[in-house]
Amino acid sequence: AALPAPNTAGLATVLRSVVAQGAPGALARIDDHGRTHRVTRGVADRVTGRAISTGDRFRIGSVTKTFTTVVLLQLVDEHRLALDAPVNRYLPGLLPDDRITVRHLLSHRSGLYDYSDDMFAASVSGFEAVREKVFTYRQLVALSLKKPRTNAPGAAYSYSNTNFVVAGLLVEKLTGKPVRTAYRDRIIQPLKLTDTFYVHPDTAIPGRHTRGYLTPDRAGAPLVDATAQTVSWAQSAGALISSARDLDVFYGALLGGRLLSAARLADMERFTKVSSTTAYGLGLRRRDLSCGVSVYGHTGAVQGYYTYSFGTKDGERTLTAMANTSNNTEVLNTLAGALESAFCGK
Ligand SMILES: CC1(C)S[C@@H]2[C@H](NC(=O)CCCC[C@H](NC(=O)C[NH3+])C(=O)[O-])C(=O)N2[C@H]1C(=O)[O-]
Repeated sequence: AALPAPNTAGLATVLRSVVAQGAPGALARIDDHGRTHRVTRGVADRVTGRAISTGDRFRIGSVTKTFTTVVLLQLVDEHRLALDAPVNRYLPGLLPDDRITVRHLLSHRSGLYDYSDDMFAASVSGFEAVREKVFTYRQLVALSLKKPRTNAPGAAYSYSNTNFVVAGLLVEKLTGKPVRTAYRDRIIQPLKLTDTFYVHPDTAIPGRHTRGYLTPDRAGAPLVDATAQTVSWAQSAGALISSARDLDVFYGALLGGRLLSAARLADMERFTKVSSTTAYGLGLRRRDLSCGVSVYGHTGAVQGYYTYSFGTKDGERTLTAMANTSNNTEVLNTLAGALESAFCGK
């Protein structure tokens, strides 16, 4: 059945709501069979009052995980990596359990503890403690291995940034180059993603961007400008910078079969149920919407920025929505309504 037409009035209502709930600004862009819809609300900069624009760049957080997965699955297509091989075959001695496979990492079923849970237990002081820090991948893995694993390898889904830090180590070991080079050569340049950058450990967002504001844990405390940070705590798990246009192009190309073989895209779309309406594949989320449509993509939550970037199975309709705040669950949940507007016409 044909998709309902996007509802841009509904989308405007969602963005108005997230601004009312504390985001300084929000944006959304739908690309639908070559036709583009743009909606914005509020400001990119609370000091100057500049209005947010759908052209503004921003930190995409864990949407980065899909980019990292694409690189590794391209290496599988090139017969340089096996999904069901132990990680320790490629990185001897890294992990304390030889049963943890590459597929376990990319589906969050390794059981590796998520070090960021401790790092950001206190949101503002945790962020301030690391915003200028530069970690090595192995330092982050060591933080994880200090804690017990959450489950036996493959036994359960348990979201963990550690999985995609190890994935970054795999990319660098197998390509002999930094992840920045892999993103650039394998995704950014081929798709002409001119707003997409991996600048770690630099703290500045290149070009025109929206500032991002961390909501403190204490109700009523002032927002913290989180725009400048190394994102070294995340790297291949969350440090990319992009834009609504570029993410729509990326998921359109991925879902349209232009980045991976059909077999690898099928691997990505083998889903583990997470909740009644969500599931996780390999670096890819599925969300089942109220109108019976399922959409595929990823969400992101990095200090100052919430992102949803999803598309239809064939990639012919994609949506990216972003609010320039974080640590505000009401905003994160309300912003999910952008999917209902974009794909269910609500
Ligand atoms: C599962 C998520 C939502 S969280 C995960 C990852 N982001 C992080 O792990 C950072 C968490 C700290 C962010 C911080 N929160 C706190 O400090 C809370 N004390 C804030 O909101 O600014 C990402 O991005 N993922 C999202 C995803 O994949 O959708």
